[in-house]
Amino acid sequence: MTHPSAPPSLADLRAEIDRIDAAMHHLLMERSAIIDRLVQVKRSQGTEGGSAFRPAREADMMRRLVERHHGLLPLDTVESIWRVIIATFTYVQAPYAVHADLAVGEPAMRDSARFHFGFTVPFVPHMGASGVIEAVEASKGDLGLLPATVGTIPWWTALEPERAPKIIARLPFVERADHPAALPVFVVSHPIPDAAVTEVRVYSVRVSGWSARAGHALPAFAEVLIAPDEALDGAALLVSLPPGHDIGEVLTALKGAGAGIRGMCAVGSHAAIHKVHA
Ligand SMILES: O=C(O)C(=O)C[C@]1(C(=O)O)C=C[C@@H](O)C=C1
Repeated sequence: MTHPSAPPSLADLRAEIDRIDAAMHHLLMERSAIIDRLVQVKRSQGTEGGSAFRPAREADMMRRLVERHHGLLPLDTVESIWRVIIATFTYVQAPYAVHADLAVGEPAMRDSARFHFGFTVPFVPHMGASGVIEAVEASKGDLGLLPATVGTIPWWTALEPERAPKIIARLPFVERADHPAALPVFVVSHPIPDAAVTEVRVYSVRVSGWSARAGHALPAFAEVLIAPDEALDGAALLVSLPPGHDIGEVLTALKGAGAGIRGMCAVGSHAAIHKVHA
């Protein structure tokens, strides 16, 4: 007979693990059934079609996941599991592919795509942003991943035409030191008006008379990617504005520093970046 306070046997603990694994699996199957019903509701409301990716909802889910997590299991693992769950349930609602610009460096971009969208969603590599943007534009509901890092090609000017894809999200949803898929990436797709998050608004701004002075005049609240424009002294800017700020503030600062504004166009928006401090 086992003593009541005797430590549990390995077999007992493994039986507990089997019980939990089966419960988690059943919960995932239950989630599938809910997704089935969600698709029917979306269909009846006429809100399905194109991409099933809902960036506002996903940003909110990822933030809450990170906030409630504690314990031994690394946050990286929990986040990656949920990314695969959500991205795959997006895929089963409406198949899509993820097109990625590998020019920024293949390993980092591939890691980002796989971390955020898993392995069921097809991954389509491109060498350069224009191929990504064209593929997304030609698709019904594909997503494109473009680097939110400084480069020499102002890919965002291709998002200016009204019918061109727009920025709908920025990854990772939750930033922290040593994130396993840390490359900052913009997600582009056909605009999804019913589900867009407008916390951070993103603008393409073309400037003439670009100078170091103009660069220094950029307000600190704006996050700006700068690339040379075709014109000799020109620059193409991708300006991300946090809530509570207006693009007019940036244009005024640039003009005050002697730069000319040749064009300005909204090219999308995304959820505010949620930062976690370890
Ligand atoms: O909430 C929705 O609209 C869903 O489609 C469900 C779901 C999910 O699996 O939780 C999937 C895709 C969306 O991007 C957001 C969330």
